[in-house]
Amino acid sequence: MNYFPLLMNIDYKKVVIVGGGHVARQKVEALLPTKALLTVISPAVTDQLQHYINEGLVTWIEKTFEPSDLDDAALIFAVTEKEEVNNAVEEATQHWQLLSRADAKGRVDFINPAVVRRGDFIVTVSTSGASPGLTRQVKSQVAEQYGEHYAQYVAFLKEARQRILKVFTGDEKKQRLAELLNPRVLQWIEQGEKQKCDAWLERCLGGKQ
Ligand SMILES: C[C@@]1(CC(=O)O)C2=NC(=C\c3[nH]c(c(CCC(=O)O)c3CC(=O)O)Cc3[nH]c(c(CC(=O)O)c3CCC(=O)O)/C=C3\N/C(=C\2)[C@@H](CCC(=O)O)[C@]3(C)CC(=O)O)/[C@H]1CCC(=O)O
Ligand SMILES: NC(=O)c1ccc[n+]([C@@H]2O[C@H](COP(=O)([O-])OP(=O)(O)OC[C@H]3O[C@@H](n4cnc5c(N)ncnc54)[C@H](O)[C@@H]3O)[C@@H](O)[C@H]2O)c1
Repeated sequence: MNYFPLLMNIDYKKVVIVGGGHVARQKVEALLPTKALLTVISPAVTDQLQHYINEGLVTWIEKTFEPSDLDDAALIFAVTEKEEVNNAVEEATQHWQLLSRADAKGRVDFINPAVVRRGDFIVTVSTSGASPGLTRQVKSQVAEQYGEHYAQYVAFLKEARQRILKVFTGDEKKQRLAELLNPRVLQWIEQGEKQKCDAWLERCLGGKQ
């Protein structure tokens, strides 16, 4: 299957997760950084899911699945261990709703990549379902290569780029944007010397606001 990768804005949209086991927990954790409205439908949940429910981050409806649970959901995760329940979720999914089945059977509207998140910097990894184990392995290599400081690095690049876009046009703009990727900037961030980045940016802007 040739999947189309994209980054989706699902803030304030309803997401229904049917099942409350370990896979449900993985999906919830991937969704928590967003502002999606998360509902778990399951007669039981893991301790970690219970913690998110207690924190008010997830709504738990303590019951077995029925079709009306999917009303108004934009995204649906069928993540029970029972194929017949996942089939029932699939059958109840409307054509306009997007369905992911953890057992990779039947209708597959989307699959979930592994995600390394550093603020606005996101790397996703997938084998298109061929080997989730390899996906996980590559994720940990990526996580090691792009440390936590990438969040601050990309935040600086964002601010600097916005300021350059306000001040310069044409070739000059292109040139300043290219200069932003000077490896010294990343080095300064890595060494905790953000003030050097700020001073460098001011020089780059040449006193313009
Ligand atoms: C990336 C990640 C994100 C997430 O789960 O959200 C994810 N699987 C992860 C880990 C993982 N999953 C499994 C193992 C055990 C090793 C193994 O079986 O190989 C490990 C490794 C581990 O946990 O160490 C078992 C497994 N997974 C699927 C099946 C069903 C099947 O293939 O038949 C079975 C067999 C179940 C059984 O035996 O019954 C199916 C899918 N798993 C996917 C995603 C989608 C395609 C991913 C891709 O493109 O590669 C897809 C198609 C559907 C989906 O769930 O979206 C998450 C990374 C965790 C992280 O981020 O660290
Ligand atoms: N995608 C992945 O990464 C991945 C990884 C491992 C397993 N899997 C697949 O996902 C399935 C689930 O794995 P798991 O480890 O979370 O299983 P699990 O047994 O820990 O959890 C299953 C959950 O489904 C709930 N459930 C059962 N019947 C239900 C019903 N009628 N309505 C609502 N909820 C119901 C259970 O209460 C439980 O909370 C596996 O069977 C396998 O097919 C996928």
